[in-house]
Amino acid sequence: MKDAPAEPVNNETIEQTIERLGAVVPDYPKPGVVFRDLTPVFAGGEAFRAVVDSLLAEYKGRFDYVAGIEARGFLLAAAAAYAAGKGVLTVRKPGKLPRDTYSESYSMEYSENTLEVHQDDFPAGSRILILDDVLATGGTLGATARLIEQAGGIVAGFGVVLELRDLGGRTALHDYPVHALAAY
Ligand SMILES: O=P(O)(O)OC[C@H]1O[C@H](OP(=O)(O)OP(=O)(O)O)[C@H](O)[C@@H]1O
Ligand SMILES: Nc1ncnc2[nH]cnc12
Repeated sequence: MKDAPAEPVNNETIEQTIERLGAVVPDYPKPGVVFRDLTPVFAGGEAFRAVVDSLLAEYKGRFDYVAGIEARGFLLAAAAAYAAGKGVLTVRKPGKLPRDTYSESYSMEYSENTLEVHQDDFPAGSRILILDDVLATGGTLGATARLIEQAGGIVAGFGVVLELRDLGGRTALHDYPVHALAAY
């Protein structure tokens, strides 16, 4: 069951709030990339709350843990897990987790990287909601789904603040529910 909608900011839709506060940075971190910087959304107190509440409302009652992807996904996952009274899991860049891990490499819009999870951070069969700020090619979320499944979890779904449609991430993640608060 979905929760009630989040409190609007300035009588806007959540998409309008994200559009108003998000910054557009051409040629960062590489020439040709149009970087969508959501840090002003996170810094706007009411906007951050509305974003987290909106992501949670979509998946209410359908997850046991919230996983955040390093680094920007951590902000969303920690706030959402706290608000929902659930545990938070960290999906980390390589070499940061101290115990036995699963590891997955992937390509994304402007780099290649590896993500890791601990092998035993949650019981097998747990339903995991995965949060991140941006969905672009889907490389990052796809690798995260593979990690959660290797560790015995069930992907409850993905929640992102912003989807960049032209980069095809939703198609790449076709087996999973994807909820984006805004899309360009
Ligand atoms: O859909 P994709 O093409 O995979 O791109 C989306 C990812 O790109 C950014 O991560 P980045 O690796 O730049 O991490 P950061 O949060 O550490 O800056 C963003 O936070 C997403 O995780
Ligand atoms: N264009 C973009 N802006 C912000 N984050 C991203 N992650 C991948 N592509 C991105």
